[in-house]
Amino acid sequence: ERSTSSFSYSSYHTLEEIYSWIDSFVTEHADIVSKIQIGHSFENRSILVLKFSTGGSQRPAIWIDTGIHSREWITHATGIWIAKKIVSKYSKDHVLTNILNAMDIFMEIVTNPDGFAFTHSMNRLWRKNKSTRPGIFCIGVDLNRNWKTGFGGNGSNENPCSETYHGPFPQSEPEVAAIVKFITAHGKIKALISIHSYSQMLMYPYGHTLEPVSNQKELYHLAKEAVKALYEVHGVEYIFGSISTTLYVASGITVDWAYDRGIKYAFSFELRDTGRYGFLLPATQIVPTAQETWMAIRTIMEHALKH
Ligand SMILES: CS(=N)(=N)C[C@@H](Cc1ccccc1)C(=O)O
Ligand SMILES: [Zn+2]
Repeated sequence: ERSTSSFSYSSYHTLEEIYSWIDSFVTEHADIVSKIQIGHSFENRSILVLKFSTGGSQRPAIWIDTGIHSREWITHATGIWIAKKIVSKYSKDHVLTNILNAMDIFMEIVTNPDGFAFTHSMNRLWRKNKSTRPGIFCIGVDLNRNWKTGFGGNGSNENPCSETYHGPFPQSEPEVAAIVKFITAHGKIKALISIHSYSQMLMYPYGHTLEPVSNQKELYHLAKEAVKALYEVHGVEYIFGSISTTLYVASGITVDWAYDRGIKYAFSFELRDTGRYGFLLPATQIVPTAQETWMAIRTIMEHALKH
């Protein structure tokens, strides 16, 4: 549609509706947002990234991805709401204004487009991408196990029929390879935030080992501050800590790769809820979830700006 005024930010949407919203959104806010195609999915869908920039060239930047696991619909919806929040609050919210006057923000809303389309058409609880290979009789790779750091380790599975199948080799999946290529070429990503659901957790590397990262104390305190900012919105409680000690060991994950590439502020969210609705979170919780998540993300971005 021409304008985003008819778009409901409190509903879940199909892939086509989101891609159409992206085009309207970029048209409507061309002074601050642009659309970048970073690649194509296995089934040849465009992989799109929103770039928020107020000038400069190749400024240090923040990376945010949602929807790497296709069934986690609250994450795409939260990403869309936050995108709208950024354009409406620039020059009004002083923290956001300071961030955008010095850094760019990249947001990939549909990180697993093939899986997402499949959750609307065939299987609401599909998690992986939709890649197939000769002689393999199960479909899809877990895109949060396909990254190079710790690839193939504990907390990932070599069985193609497993929900945590890591794929034949690191970055074998076009959806992961496209991000690796983009972030590596950009070279100045200061913080990466990869958003999942559900469990209400804010976590940082490592997932593939129990070893603490070098700036563990800093990440612990930043996570604590971010979780407090989140709590103050609607009173929702998150736990926080390193992935391997807070949740479980998981190998080949986005944030471990980002951290080892030098992105010292790498976080993964697990949004609402804690299991009552799980992946089927009612649409009535989209806006409250996005509002509280925004305050945590804003806290992380402000820290990256200052350090
Ligand atoms: C329910 S879930 N699939 N979002 C849990 C998610 C936990 C996690 C997030 C970030 C990094 C490592 C691990 C996963 O296993 O991939
Ligand atoms: Zn997930």
